[in-house]
Amino acid sequence: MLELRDLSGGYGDGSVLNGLSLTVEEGQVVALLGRNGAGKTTTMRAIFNLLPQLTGSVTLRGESLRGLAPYEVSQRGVALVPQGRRIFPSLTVEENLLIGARPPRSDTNLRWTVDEIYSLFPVLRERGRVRGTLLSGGEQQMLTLARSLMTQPLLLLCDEPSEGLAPVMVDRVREVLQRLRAAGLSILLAEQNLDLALSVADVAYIIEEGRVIWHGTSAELLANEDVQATYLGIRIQED
Ligand SMILES: Nc1ncnc2c1ncn2[C@@H]1O[C@H](COP(=O)(O)OP(=O)(O)OP(=O)(O)O)[C@@H](O)[C@H]1O
Repeated sequence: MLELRDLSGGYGDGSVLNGLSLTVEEGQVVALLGRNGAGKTTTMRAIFNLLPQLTGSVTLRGESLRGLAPYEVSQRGVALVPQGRRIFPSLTVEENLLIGARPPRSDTNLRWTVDEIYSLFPVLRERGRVRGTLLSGGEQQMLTLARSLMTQPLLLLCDEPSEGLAPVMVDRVREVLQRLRAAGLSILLAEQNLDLALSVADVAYIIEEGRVIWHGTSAELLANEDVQATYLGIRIQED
């Protein structure tokens, strides 16, 4: 589905990506892990051709995305759930959902309507007529995710959806991602929250200084405390 091959580049002064390669198979959830500044957001920006300097290849279902404008990458079926929640604050929840909506695609069976979104995110149904400014951080995160789905993506790039959320909202994000996985959506999930990432992802890539330093299945990473401690500097807390 998505293949990144040997991506190198950055913003001008020094390179952020240094030969990064990874694959997201059809219907797979892939976790992109790494410490602050490792290059997770930059990888997502590279897929949208938003880096001033970039070499390497990016293909979606075998077709190159390199050189396309960001809106063209989106038309090909890639949606970004950006870090930090970007909604239109003066619009209502429902207006936010409708403003970026696209008609269903012929190359996937997945179809997202406002009704389906509301059953996936009941809190948004309750808050449908409320303006964005009045939503909690967790509600805004749900709306950001929901808006991306309304573009009918083949592939969702999700950039740290748990950042800054209370544990109860992190659990809601987890449930939503698990349901999207069950529906068959392909997802590249950048996360600092290892517990969340591994409870959703099939496979994981750890990056450091813009290159992959470990990859394997979520089960392998869960079992490998040395890799967790060495490359991520964290351990999953035991209950
Ligand atoms: N717009 C920019 N201009 C210049 N350098 C940038 C820019 N955005 C990010 N960087 C640098 O690129 C490197 C990678 O940043 P990136 O945001 O991709 O990391 P990350 O893994 O997503 O980390 P975080 O979890 O902090 O978001 C960092 O050193 C950062 O300072």
